[in-house]
Amino acid sequence: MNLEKMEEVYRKWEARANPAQQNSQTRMVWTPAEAGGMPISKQRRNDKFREDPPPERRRRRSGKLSHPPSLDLVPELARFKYTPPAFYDMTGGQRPFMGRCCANCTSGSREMLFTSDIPGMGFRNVLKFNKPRGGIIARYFPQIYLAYSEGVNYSYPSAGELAKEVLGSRRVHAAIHKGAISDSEGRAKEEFEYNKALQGHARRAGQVLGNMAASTSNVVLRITGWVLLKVLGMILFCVNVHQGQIEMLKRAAKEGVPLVIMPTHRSHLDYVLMSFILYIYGIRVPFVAAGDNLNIPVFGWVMRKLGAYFIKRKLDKEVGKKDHVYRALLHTYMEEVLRTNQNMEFFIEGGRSRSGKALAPKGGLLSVIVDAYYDGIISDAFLVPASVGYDKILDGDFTNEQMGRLKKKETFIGALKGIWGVFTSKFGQVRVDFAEPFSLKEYLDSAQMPSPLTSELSSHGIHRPHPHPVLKKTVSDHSLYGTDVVVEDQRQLVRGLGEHIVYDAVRVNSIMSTNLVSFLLMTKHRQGVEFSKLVEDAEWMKGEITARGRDVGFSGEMRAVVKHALALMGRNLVNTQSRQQRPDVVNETESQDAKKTRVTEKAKEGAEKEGEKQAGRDQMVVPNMALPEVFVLSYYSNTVISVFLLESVLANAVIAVANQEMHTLNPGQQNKVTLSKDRVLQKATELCDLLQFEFIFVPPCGCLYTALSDALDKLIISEIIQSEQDVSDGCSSQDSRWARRVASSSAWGIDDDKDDEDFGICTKEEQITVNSSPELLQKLFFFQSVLGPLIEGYWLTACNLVRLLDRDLPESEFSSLVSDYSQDRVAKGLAIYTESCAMDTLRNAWRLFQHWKVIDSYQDAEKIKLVHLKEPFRNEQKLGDFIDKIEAFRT
Ligand SMILES: CCCCCCCCCCCCCCCC(=O)SCCNC(=O)CCNC(=O)[C@H](O)C(C)(C)COP(=O)(O)OP(=O)(O)OC[C@H]1O[C@@H](n2cnc3c(N)ncnc32)[C@H](O)[C@@H]1OP(=O)(O)O
Repeated sequence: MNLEKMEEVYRKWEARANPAQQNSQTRMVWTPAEAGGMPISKQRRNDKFREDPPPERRRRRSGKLSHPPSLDLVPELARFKYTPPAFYDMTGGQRPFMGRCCANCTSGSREMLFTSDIPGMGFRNVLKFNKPRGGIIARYFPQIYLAYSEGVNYSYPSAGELAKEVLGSRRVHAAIHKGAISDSEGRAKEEFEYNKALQGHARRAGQVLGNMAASTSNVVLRITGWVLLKVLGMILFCVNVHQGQIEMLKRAAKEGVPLVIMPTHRSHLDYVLMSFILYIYGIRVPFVAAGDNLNIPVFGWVMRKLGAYFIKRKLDKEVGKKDHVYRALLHTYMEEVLRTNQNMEFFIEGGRSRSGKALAPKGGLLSVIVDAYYDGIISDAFLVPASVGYDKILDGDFTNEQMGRLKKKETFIGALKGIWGVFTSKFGQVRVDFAEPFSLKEYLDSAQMPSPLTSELSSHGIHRPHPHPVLKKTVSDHSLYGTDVVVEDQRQLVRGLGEHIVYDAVRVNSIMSTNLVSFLLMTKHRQGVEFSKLVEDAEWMKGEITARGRDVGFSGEMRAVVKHALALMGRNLVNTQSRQQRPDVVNETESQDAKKTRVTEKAKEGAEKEGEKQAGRDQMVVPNMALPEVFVLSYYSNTVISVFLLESVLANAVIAVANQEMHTLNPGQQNKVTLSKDRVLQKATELCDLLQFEFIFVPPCGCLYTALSDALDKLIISEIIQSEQDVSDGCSSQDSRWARRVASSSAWGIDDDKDDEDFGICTKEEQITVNSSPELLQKLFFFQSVLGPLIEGYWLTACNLVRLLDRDLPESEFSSLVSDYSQDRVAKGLAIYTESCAMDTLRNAWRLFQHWKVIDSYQDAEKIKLVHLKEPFRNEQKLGDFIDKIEAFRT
């Protein structure tokens, strides 16, 4: 294809990516805004969804993005008083108790530490140190009491003792020998070279270990505990923990086996809080794996004294060349720490999330824990998924990285600046949640047994790989030692365990006030909402969240909670303005009836109005949807996605399947859209497959089909979808067609050209209908919008693959082209969801396409990594079909 032809093709695709530029009559679809009105064209829908900025903001988008929007500001927000919500239900009785461990894989652990009084134990703010029995010192000098009494009675192995064991181990010797052989191989004086290399590797091993090892000191722990109690109280309103969760942790700690704590990673405060809480409750503080980028002067030394051991964040410098000595050292060091029964902690996601969503687990350190059990180093361990919820994140935001810019390196000055920034701001509340500890032994033992799940899956005709592969117990010399020696079954087992831990950690995460308010602003009220309506919706949302078994990290009067959240988010993210000043801004999802009622109410309120206005009641709260601020809002909001994940998948599937038929629906009328349940479930699976790098939809012991069916039932119970038994001359089992799809390697059938009809199955199809009540349609579109930005991001990346039709591009160039292109669409006002251009989303889409073998990468002669479009997608038609499949979710 010559350049002109390519440009022509590209223009075609660009036009496709920017439907607003097309003048053709576009399809008719429904949108949340229109749920209470008439069908509109997709063209109009895009206009509606576009952020429709006032002229000032539009100017900003095209040029300088870093200034706050110059909307008509009412100084109300500044006057929003910081009213910390009161914890009226301190017993925890009214709240769902989160974090019970899995009944499938760890039923024994589930009953071992839990007693019926646990859920009612209520919360404690760990910053309020209240020890009535500790005497005068505890009451009036809590920091001193804490420093001298609790959590300091443990002995920790010294760095020297551990180093001796590690350097003397068989594994490290073998690795040094192996390294020396590979260095000296083929050299002229082989033996001489071997001895030289041996000495070199041995010296390096000593240095690496010196840089790695922790040397926990009780004195430094005491001092830090004292300082933290003071300092945290200055910047945070409270740090709440559920006493029942802590009680289970304490019980596990008494079992005489290591606790391995694996929190999700959101902020640098995570590890400080984890160790601090354990210290306060008299549990041995853990050895924490820290990336060596944090080993900066002064801080590195202090962290080491507090239990940090430093690891390389990438084990091998060069692709394809394993650093055997380093791997052996790290493995043996961790093993020795575990042998002395120390607690451990590491961040299984491998780094802080840039999007607010959990990252896929890394398997390296976890595989060492699993091996330590199989090798008999430990008789068992208690694994503890955990998470920290922040009203406001302390370490700034990740907008630069989401805009595609490089991450700044950690430096001493940078750390000082960060600390100063923290001291000069307020961060609201923090909630730390620990899931119920579960036994590693029990989890692995259950892996040796056929799971009841296997029969459930096969009854649906689905042949997923066995969730728990059966392993041989052998003494390993490897794990971190390299692919050549890690058995695939073991990899799968560790991967599954990691996914389970991240899944559990996400489920134990409390929804904070800022999460909830941002979520509402990013889904229901993108164009702004009245303060009173926002409060009303926040109350509704709180109910929806707790009804799904998740707790919120606040309580008290909802008006105060919303004000508190808005004040913390600040003017950069949300503005308030009087309604009169923005007559064009209406609550986009409000029904006509609701509007009428509100108008009447307003008239009645009359005299009260002035006072209410002062309180911000009739103010419009408008989220800042411009780049890059929108990334901060979406960061907060993304925490809530996990609560509605499967329902949202199904809403998207329903709308995608209904597609053209949706616009035949007249809200409130008797007509209906009837769909095959089977088709909807299949579409939902396709969407889960599309978003597999974004979420863990079900734990590895779970079944996606069951989970999706359950979620569909929830939509049926809430009457958003109605179930109808329709008989179309049935023969085989109703789910078999869907099941066969899942049984194939990809739900998208990328490597599977066979159509459903090829199986020659006719089914008795259960039918579902979309409820045409305006209110319920609104809910359906609300659920749809939860995943909207991600789908748009994936679709954008797919559209950009057309650039690769004719030539391969360097990875960095392709990545910045996609990012610039997406940001350009936003600047032109063409994006439906501004946040769809987040680098995190674009990168995950790219990873997925690599996983699906649509693209791959290779190194050219100059060692530059190039992206390559694979066959058969190098064909315009095939690529078009592929993009169409993703586009189907954008209806
Ligand atoms: C009282 C007062 C208290 C105050 C108190 C203050 C506390 C003061 C503490 C400070 C504490 C700071 C804490 C900072 C927080 C961070 O810095 S977070 C960042 C650092 N931490 C982590 O990354 C932990 C999780 N990461 C991992 O586990 C990663 O696997 C590693 C080990 C970093 C390696 O990553 P990688 O190089 O990308 O390699 P990866 O693909 O994961 O695999 C490496 C090897 O692992 C093994 N492996 C990987 N997956 C599997 C699997 N599924 N199955 C089996 N083996 C596997 C294989 O051997 C593999 O090698 P190959 O065979 O593939 O060649």
